[in-house]
Amino acid sequence: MTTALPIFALKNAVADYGEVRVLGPLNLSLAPGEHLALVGKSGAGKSSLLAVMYDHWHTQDAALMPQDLGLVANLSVFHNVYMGRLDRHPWWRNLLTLAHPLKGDIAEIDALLTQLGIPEKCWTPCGELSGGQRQRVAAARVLYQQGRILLADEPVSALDGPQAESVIRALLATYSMSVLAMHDLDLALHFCTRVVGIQDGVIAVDAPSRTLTTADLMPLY
Ligand SMILES: Nc1ncnc2c1ncn2[C@@H]1O[C@H](COP(=O)(O)OP(=O)(O)OP(=O)(O)O)[C@@H](O)[C@H]1O
Repeated sequence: MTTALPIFALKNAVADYGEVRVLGPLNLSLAPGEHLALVGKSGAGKSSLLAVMYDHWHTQDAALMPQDLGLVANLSVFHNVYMGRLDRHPWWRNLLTLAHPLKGDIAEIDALLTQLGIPEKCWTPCGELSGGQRQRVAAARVLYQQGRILLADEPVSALDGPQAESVIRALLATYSMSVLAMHDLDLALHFCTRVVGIQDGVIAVDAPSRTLTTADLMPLY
């Protein structure tokens, strides 16, 4: 009898920039309900791994919150969040929304912005927001998107402690599976079910969070 591979699995995955290999080959799979923290020092390969995951899984409804956030500076917060569902609507509805947003969409997006503490910014162009506000807009966009798995690169790096916790809580309440690249080890251990430590492009640690302490992860840095 053969066992089917999990849907969200990488086998012998690599990332190369030109002739230089920065990641892998590595194998990794996620079980339903898993929230995986990717940790490791700057340059270890976390973003490269998330890019490989998105490359493999975007057709399976993976939602990406990239490190550079990918917001359009001269569009409003509303329209940036709306982009989370652009591909679910016909072109004419998206065009209409650019000039005349629909009441139902406004209500739904307003509720998300309220949850994230920036409801008053709904019609502000993203280029006029602070770094932490922009990060919350990118979080609102993936919350609105409601994909099957969340891939997020440093999703709370610009937020203070309580804000960071509330954004992570919102993300994990919406997504039943996630991979979050994180610099804050306490947050990673507290909120994620599993920690994968990347060192020089390969997996150096892979264990349930409840079995680890921050001291166990220090050798990665
Ligand atoms: N566009 C690129 N061209 C060439 N090399 C790159 C490129 N992007 C990343 N790299 C290299 O790939 C390696 C892994 O980078 P990556 O961004 O995946 O690390 P990271 O763990 O996400 O770092 P950070 O925590 O600083 O975001 C690094 O050595 C980096 O210099």
